[in-house]
Amino acid sequence: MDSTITEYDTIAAISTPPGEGAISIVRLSGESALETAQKVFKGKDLSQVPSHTINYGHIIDPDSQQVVDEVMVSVMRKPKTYTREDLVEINCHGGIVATNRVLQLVLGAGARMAEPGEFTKRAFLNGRIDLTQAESVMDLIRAKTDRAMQVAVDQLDGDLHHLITALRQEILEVLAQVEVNIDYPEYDTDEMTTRLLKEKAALVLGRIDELLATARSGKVLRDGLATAIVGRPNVGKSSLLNHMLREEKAIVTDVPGTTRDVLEEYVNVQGVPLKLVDTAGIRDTEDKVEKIGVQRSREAITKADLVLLVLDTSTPLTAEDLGLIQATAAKKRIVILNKQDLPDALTATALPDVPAEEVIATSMRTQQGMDALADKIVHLFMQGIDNSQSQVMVTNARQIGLLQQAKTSLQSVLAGIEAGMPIDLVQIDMTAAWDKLGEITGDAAPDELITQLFSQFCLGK
Ligand SMILES: Nc1nc2c(c(=O)[nH]1)N(C=O)[C@@H](CNc1ccc(C(=O)N[C@@H](CCC(=O)O)C(=O)O)cc1)CN2
Ligand SMILES: Nc1nc2c(ncn2[C@@H]2O[C@H](COP(=O)(O)OP(=O)(O)OP(=O)(O)O)[C@@H](O)[C@H]2O)c(=O)[nH]1
Ligand SMILES: [Mg+2]
Repeated sequence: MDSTITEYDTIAAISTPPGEGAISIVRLSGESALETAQKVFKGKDLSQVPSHTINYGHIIDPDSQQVVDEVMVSVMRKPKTYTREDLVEINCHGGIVATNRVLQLVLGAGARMAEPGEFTKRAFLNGRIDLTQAESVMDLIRAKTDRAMQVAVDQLDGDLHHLITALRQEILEVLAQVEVNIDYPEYDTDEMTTRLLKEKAALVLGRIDELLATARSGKVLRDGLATAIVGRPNVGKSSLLNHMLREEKAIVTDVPGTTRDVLEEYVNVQGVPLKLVDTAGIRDTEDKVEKIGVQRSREAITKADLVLLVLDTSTPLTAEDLGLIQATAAKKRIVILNKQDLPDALTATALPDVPAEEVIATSMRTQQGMDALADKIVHLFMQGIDNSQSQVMVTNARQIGLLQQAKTSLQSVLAGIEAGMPIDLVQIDMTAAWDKLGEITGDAAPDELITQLFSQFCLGK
């Protein structure tokens, strides 16, 4: 090809969920998208219709001339399209067989089956979006709560992209200055350049720290907070799960040892998605089944981001309670003093080594304390995040990891200056920070990473 602009082959896929539906869409993108669609379309001449129009007609098997489906075909010419390439969307009747036939015909007419995420990958390769925006497309699809969705939409809008790009620009300006200093030492003193390096490194480091401070909450919004409900038998763990779910999911009885296995459910607590794990009551037991359950409860504590330790205030503390208080001390934890509606056999002050702010009094019978519990959970994980004003957040492990690497490089810059290291050595660390930030946006990302990232997408996205 003699063109200097990269052109990609024409890809096709079903872009709607697999299965029966009212309408399903077969999407084509690439240089010959219109031409390919035309080979199987009977209706208007697609090469003549205005861009961004939808056109009625039929999909015809070119070999047998048989009508396969009655359709609407959207024609969108580049560059104002999702992929920045010519794009055709065939809107079929939502049957599985007909839609697959349409796809097969389009593939027979010269399109290649798209890989997962390849449409969005093209949007990235053609410069419409950066990697953070591409990642947010996936987050948007998987968002479990309104707030998780809002974070994804903001990121799709380019909030994180703009922030990282601005930080890279700051670094680039210093690097340019360093070059001048190295090439023309007569124009610039080491002292001035060093001062500038120090200032900018500190500035960018500060902004990265602010971003990293949002990471934990961001990840929770995205993935859900692993929350283990633990306690000895019969204290009300399953009742708590049911209340939070507003559904009788777990079996509740007055027989200690009712829950034998772990039960996992998603709940939305004021916009924070929790993955709640109800566990078997922990006690010494000879019962084989219960023993395994107890073992799994201990594993749930290890894996949890948050532990809800339930105690029964109608009975005195037992050795098991004390053991659990110790076993969960290092975790993020809320200690729930349940059964407040019954006569009190223990008071919060009697709890050894539990800070008062970790304690909440509840009754599953009267619902006492349930709102306070929800508030505490949200507060613990949304500290510093204002509900009303949206703030740029980092949500995924890849972005967080790269920010941490950029931070380490900037710390080396500052340490190097402090130690009086020559400027060209300090420059190496500053450049590394620039590269790491570039990997976040994809300006400096290796091909394997890009391939791997898009392969996690849905087919047809
Ligand atoms: N039918 C259909 N619906 C869909 C999609 C799609 O691909 N097809 N999308 C797929 O995910 C989402 C919409 N996302 C889109 C994002 C950008 C552009 C686009 O054409 N952008 C151009 C010009 C925009 C304009 O006209 O101003 C650009 O940014 O240059 C289109 C769709 C959701 N709904
Ligand atoms: N009065 C009163 N009873 C409660 C309260 N919470 C739970 N119960 C009762 O305590 C009993 C045990 O509740 P569960 O929720 O099954 O307790 P659990 O901790 O899941 O028990 P295991 O699964 O055996 O470990 C049931 O009879 C509940 O109705 C409460 O706040 N007040
Ligand atoms: Mg239970």
